Amino acid sequence: MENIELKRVLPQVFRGSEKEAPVKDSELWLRESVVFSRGHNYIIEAESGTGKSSLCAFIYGSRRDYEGRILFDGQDAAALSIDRWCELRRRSLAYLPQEMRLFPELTVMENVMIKNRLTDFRSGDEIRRMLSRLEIEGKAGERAGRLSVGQQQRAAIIRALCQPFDFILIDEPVSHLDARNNQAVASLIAEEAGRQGAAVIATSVGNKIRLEEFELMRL
Ligand SMILES: Nc1ncnc2c1ncn2[C@@H]1O[C@H](COP(=O)(O)OP(=O)(O)OP(=O)(O)O)[C@@H](O)[C@H]1O
Repeated sequence: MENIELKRVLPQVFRGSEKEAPVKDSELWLRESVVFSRGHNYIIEAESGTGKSSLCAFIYGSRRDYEGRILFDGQDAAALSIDRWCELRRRSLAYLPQEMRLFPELTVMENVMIKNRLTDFRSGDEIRRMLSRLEIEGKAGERAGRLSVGQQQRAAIIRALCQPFDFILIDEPVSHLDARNNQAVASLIAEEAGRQGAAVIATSVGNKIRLEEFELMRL
């Protein structure tokens, strides 16, 4: 997939408040055309409650409560078959939801391997190297529910990277990370996206992922 276009998209919850914040000043909501293209990085910055997680869920297809249209290479996402959605999520769209959705009773490695067994995308060595780069290799055998939130974010990022993608949606990926870990996460994601010629779409409520080059958009 080369591009994702939003055409006059608005969460239904904001219907009727088009002339008020956050819709009035938004660079995304209700805009005629907003295009995200492969090979570029985007950071979508906004205050809490303005719809960052909703936007990610709309693009990922896990929520449909929006008006307007989302187009994948010109095709309306709302009209895609289940098979096409499965294919897109397997090969084109990676997603790190804000709440991470790790299985708390499973270890970090089990959480990562559940995904990787489905995609068969990473070798054991690659996974160990990613754990080590994000400094959680010592937590591989620990239950995810017993990790700090920042450690869980790093585990969930590694899991999200266990698939090929054209676009990776990462919803507030570094909200609990210090500057050094933010840098480590940013360079890992940028490297993987660069290798695949993919796009990064990251949201931020303040603590931005430290990508070197990005387009900043105000939601
Ligand atoms: N599953 C849902 N269905 C319908 N409305 C929702 C849903 N989740 C959130 N909303 C509403 O959408 C609006 C935006 O919420 P959202 O979680 O997208 O904001 P956010 O910018 O990600 O906030 P935060 O930075 O606090 O995580 C809120 O008014 C919220 O009540």
